[in-house]
Amino acid sequence: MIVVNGLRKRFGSQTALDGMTFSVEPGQVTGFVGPNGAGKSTTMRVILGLDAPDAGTALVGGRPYRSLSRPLCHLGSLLDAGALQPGRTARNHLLWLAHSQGLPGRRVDEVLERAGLQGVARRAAGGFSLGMRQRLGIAAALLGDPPALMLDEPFNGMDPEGIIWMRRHLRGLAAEGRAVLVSSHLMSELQDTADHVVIAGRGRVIADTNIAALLESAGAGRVTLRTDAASIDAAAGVLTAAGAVVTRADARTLAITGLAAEAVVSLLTSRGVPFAEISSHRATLEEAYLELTRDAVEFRAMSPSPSPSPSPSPSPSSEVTR
Ligand SMILES: Nc1ncnc2c1ncn2[C@@H]1O[C@H](COP(=O)(O)OP(=O)(O)OP(=O)(O)O)[C@@H](O)[C@H]1O
Repeated sequence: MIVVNGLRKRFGSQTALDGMTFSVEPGQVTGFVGPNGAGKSTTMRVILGLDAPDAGTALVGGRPYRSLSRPLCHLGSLLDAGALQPGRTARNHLLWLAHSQGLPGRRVDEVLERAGLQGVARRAAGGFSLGMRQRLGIAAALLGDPPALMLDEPFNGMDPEGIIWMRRHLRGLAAEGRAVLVSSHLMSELQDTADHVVIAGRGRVIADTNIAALLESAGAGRVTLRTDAASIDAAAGVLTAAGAVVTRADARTLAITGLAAEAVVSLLTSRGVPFAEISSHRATLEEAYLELTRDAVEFRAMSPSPSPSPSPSPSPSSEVTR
């Protein structure tokens, strides 16, 4: 288990970490998400003892990483897939790492197989694509068969097949009972992968939540209703009076938040307002992320190119009743 508590870190006038606090539980993939500059890499560097925090603690299995005698047996990490000797073969790279930690050479073949790299084990790693380097980094992280893993942007440079492999692999590692922390600046990469997500912004945690709960809260009550042009005002009036936020998408369609589909059906039926079609919207992880961070103005200002909020928030040009 990895526990990060109250981490603070400044680089000159730049605040990188501002009270970062979370834990990574065994048997789960925990996504660590946030825009560029949110403090993800700095947190991981502090966990590995590569950066010293100004305040706070980072513990691996209850101890600082630097105090562990065989750290690869406690925490496997992939921070920079490019950090290898280009002339060395994949196998030799891993053998060198294994020997430096007193690990048996047979582990090298085991992790090469696990990472799907047996076929290229005797090729110089310098010629590897970024996706293959990521796999080699995963193999290295697994050398000590550690109970915890920490991977910084492992999907970077992977083709679609590689991404599917990585997702399965991460899930498999968690299913073996390991605590797996995976950073990404794209929430969508973690769909179908993470069980839990820690969302960071400006050096601190904005949300620390179970993925299922996040999707449920973001998707709850987001309903689309199709009716006829003559009934749309009546429908909007009934739903608004019941506390919903209603936006007119076009002459026959209402977007509704704040009421579940069942409640919409029952209200309109009881008031005799006709409708043709009703559908509930299931949020994607990316939408849930945007929904959750919608009010974090400071944080959103940092987003490189925020896509429009998928939720039907009122705007001056749309007909809104509340
Ligand atoms: N060595 C350093 N010197 C100066 N500033 C730094 C250093 N390392 C990080 N920072 C700053 O600290 C903040 C957090 O950076 P960090 O790399 O941890 O964020 P991140 O969430 O990992 O972002 P990215 O997704 O871009 O890697 C940024 O403003 C960054 O510029």
